[in-house]
Amino acid sequence: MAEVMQAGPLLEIQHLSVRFGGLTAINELDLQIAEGEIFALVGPNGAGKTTVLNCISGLIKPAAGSIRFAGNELLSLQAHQRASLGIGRTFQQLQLFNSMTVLDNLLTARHTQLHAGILSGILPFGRSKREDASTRQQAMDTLVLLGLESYARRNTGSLPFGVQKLIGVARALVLHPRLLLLDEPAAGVPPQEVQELAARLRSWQNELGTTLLLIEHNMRLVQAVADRICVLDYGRKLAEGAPGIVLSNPAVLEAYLGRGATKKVQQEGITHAES
Ligand SMILES: Nc1ncnc2c1ncn2[C@@H]1O[C@H](COP(=O)(O)OP(=O)(O)OP(=O)(O)O)[C@@H](O)[C@H]1O
Repeated sequence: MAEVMQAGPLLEIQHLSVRFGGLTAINELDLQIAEGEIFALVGPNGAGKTTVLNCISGLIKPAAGSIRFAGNELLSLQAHQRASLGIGRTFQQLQLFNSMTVLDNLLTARHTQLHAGILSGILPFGRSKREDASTRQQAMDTLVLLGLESYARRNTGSLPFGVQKLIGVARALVLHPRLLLLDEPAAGVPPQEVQELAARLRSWQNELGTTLLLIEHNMRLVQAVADRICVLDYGRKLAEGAPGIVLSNPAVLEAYLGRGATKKVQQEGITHAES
């Protein structure tokens, strides 16, 4: 008992409620995510998944509740303070600089984190120069980790969408977040590339131990990567547990992923029996 309390969850959401005018988008939500876990939030459109991510990263202020990260209450912190605690995120819209190289996209993300001020950035010696070399190395290491090193000098906008998705992940990962919020990593990725994306996510997560909270509609990816999932509907938690169990429950599929979901999931071959 003492051990459990000592370890504690990395992220703990308690009684979270969000209202937009008369709409209750999140209703008394409780969630706990352990360090090193891959946790997926799933549910139909409008269920409140992005709103939860926005509350964690600081884009939305909830009406009530608490979000604790590594013992810190996040709701009293600004978005940039949460980022410096080690919370990173990707967005559905990629937010990459298309006319820059892949490497430069990672460097721009990393530069914002450096301590060097304006003057040391101008002067070509000292700390700034050392930081440049190590930043470049870290960016290359991140590209290698995601199998993207051959794209380093390529123009980002010219690359396939699936690759750009991974570059978005790399751009967040280069900041070494302790918790990474992934907003629909498989959206727009061709079906034949989803398994590869899942394998890559799993492999770098194994290597770095980064805790992942992902929103995803693609159940094939969820089945392949998530340790646990939470099904949201109308801002409430409807089911939580291992994906194979939760997603093979016909009642959950029909009620929370839409009418006909059981059939669709069976057609796509992602039933519990096959997982
Ligand atoms: N800024 C906002 N102003 C008003 N309503 C909002 C706002 N953001 C979200 N909502 C509403 O809150 C509810 C939850 O939206 P949210 O985007 O979190 O759902 P979601 O599960 O991420 O959906 P999707 O899978 O379509 O991205 C929806 O009814 C949505 O219309």
